[in-house]
Amino acid sequence: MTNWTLLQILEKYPFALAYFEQNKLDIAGYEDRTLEEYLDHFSELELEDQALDKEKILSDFPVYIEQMQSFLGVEEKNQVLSLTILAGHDKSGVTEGFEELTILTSQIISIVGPTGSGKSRLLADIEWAAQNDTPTGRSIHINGEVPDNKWRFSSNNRLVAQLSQNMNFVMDLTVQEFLNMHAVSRLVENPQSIINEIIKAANNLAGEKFDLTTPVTSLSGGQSRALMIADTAILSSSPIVLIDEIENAGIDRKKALELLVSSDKIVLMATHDPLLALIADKRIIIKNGGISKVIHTSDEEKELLVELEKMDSLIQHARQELRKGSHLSSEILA
Ligand SMILES: Nc1ncnc2c1ncn2[C@@H]1O[C@H](COP(=O)(O)OP(=O)(O)OP(=O)(O)O)[C@@H](O)[C@H]1O
Repeated sequence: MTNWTLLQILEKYPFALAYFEQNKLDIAGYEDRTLEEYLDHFSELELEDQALDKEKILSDFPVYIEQMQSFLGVEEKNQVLSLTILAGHDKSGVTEGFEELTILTSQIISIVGPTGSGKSRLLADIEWAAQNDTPTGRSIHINGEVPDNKWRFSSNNRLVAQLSQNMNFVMDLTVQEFLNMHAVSRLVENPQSIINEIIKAANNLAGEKFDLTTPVTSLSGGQSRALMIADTAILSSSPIVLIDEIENAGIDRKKALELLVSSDKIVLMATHDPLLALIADKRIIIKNGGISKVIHTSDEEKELLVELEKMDSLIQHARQELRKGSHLSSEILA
């Protein structure tokens, strides 16, 4: 919902107008903007004058929509609009350096920190929707509330899709059979068109193309990862995607994230890669098992990201040329 325009929001949830009115938000003329873009048009002074808290509005709004839907009896089943992490403690028992962090759909959050600092532990806390019952003492809320047990304990109602570094297929199936199995189990209406969409998206991410007749066991690491990302974005019902390192995966990482985010997922990824860390809206810094701080990616960092991307594509290009057996010259810097 975060990348919807205000008009799209009002078409789907007409009662949202009451929220804007109550909060004295005059959206006239801004219908083609997202809520965040609309809020960005206020100057610091205006925000202060009208006592508007941008972050609070952005995190409260999805909760309001959810509450109104259930009040009106039009609750969309299993819709996840936000994920909140409530602080626990680090490995020494010291309280974490934040109180709570709310993440909305279509947001990307990166998790950075030294090896062994607790990045995977944070992903695991989210996966199990921890309720002060893991070594970190953290709790996870969904849509602003303690999650229903169905998220925690049911196998076909998964809150989270986990994309890990290793995708080792053991089944003797073609890509078509594998995707068909998944589409049928998800009861989709027109499996073949969804399958075609997935393979197209996967090939858009993978360096080397593959097709529906390729056996999944002969996919390269990058190809199988591209297939799983496309499958998760297009076919998986899980609203939250956790990624433990996608560097060196032989796929277009930026496009992969865009694909996931465009399907309204919440994406959290542990990474050591500056490009990925800066693509995220915010980054969580982990030290000694605890979240020490949460940093907004600044405008300066976003500008720097453009430069880092240029350097990265240069290195990728050099890598490809070396693979082809070419000699490199300083021309590649031109
Ligand atoms: N707050 C905590 N309290 C107690 N133990 C913790 C805490 N956070 C993490 N741990 C434990 O510390 C160990 C290392 O954490 P984890 O594997 O999550 O690190 P990581 O940052 O993912 O490392 P890597 O970068 O090597 O993958 C794990 O056994 C984990 O359960």
